[in-house]
Amino acid sequence: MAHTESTALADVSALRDQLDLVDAEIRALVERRRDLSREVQRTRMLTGGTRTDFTREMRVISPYTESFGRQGTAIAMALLEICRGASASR
Ligand SMILES: C=C(O[C@@H]1C=C(C(=O)O)C=C[C@H]1O)C(=O)O
Repeated sequence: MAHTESTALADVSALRDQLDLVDAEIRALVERRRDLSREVQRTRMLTGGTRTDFTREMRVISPYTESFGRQGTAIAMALLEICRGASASR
């Protein structure tokens, strides 16, 4: 059955509501990831290590690249940057 224009607009609105919920979930997950990541970084630095571990970062990036290609790499790199502590110079 063909959608009327108003039904189609209502569908778009309902789908956008779901997208907004998914985006809120993603932001909450990013915050959770950042908290966990900073805990690892803090613990490593307390024991004399560096904040960053590039071997581990490559392992984090790889599945994003496999799932989403070049944009996946960009997502993973943005996540890593968000999750780094404020003074991430080492
Ligand atoms: C959280 C860690 O520390 C840093 C942050 C990472 C991350 O956010 O995934 C990965 C590697 C490290 O640069 C870790 O080593 O696991």
